[in-house]
Amino acid sequence: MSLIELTDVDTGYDENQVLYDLSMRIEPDRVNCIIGPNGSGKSTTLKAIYGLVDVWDGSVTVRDEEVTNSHPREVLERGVVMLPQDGNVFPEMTVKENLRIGGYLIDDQEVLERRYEQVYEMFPVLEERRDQRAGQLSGGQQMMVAFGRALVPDPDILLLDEPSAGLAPDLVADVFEQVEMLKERGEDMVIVEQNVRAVLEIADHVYVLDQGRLEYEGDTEQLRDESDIMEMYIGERHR
Ligand SMILES: Nc1ncnc2c1ncn2[C@@H]1O[C@H](COP(=O)(O)OP(=O)(O)OP(=O)(O)O)[C@@H](O)[C@H]1O
Repeated sequence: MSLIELTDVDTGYDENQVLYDLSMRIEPDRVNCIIGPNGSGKSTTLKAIYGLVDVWDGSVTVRDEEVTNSHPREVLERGVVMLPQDGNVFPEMTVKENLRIGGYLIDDQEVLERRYEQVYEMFPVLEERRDQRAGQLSGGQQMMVAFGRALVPDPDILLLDEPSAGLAPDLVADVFEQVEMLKERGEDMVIVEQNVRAVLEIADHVYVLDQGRLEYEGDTEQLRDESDIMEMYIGERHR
């Protein structure tokens, strides 16, 4: 059973169709990435899974359960967490309050505290700074808050929408280090990224989108033998 499956999905914004008959199976126990040219529909694919854009036709399932056009909360309840592009950290709130938001579906205080502990284990600096406003933290630490918050619900899979977008080069390195840490922890992920070289270092499986269509899918290792795809979408220098 696939963890997430899109079948013949059409979607877009107003009159503008972005995804065409997109079918994609995301299997468990791997790190996936979606790459492709600007505007090819990578972020829209994550939004279609998470209920952030209307699916016009086709279906989305999580472990065979229909979630097409569900509210994000329902998708979250099925173990899928999406981290939006800007991380969505609330600067006026403390680190702990930000983490609390990630646990809004958890009523049991003990479970919640255990989840915070797990986050603090991964990012010890967040424990030291738990009562500080997130806005006072460095950029790298704010990213930890964003990742930490995404981990509080203990997701089965994380959808990361261009985690390195708009960051200074030193922070880009930090973000990939953190994504690598998530992988080492055994987190399943779907990562949309412009920074192809860096994401291919981490991902086990690659989807290539072009103009809203799936052009290629395969394990990262296989991709290196696909000279046409490499040349067209990745560039020789990334070999
Ligand atoms: N909220 C929106 N309203 C209207 N059009 C949108 C919206 N978001 C994206 N689009 C359009 O949909 C198309 C696909 O966008 P999407 O963000 O999915 O592409 P992408 O592959 O993630 O590209 P990029 O790497 O540039 O972010 C683009 O033409 C974009 O302009």
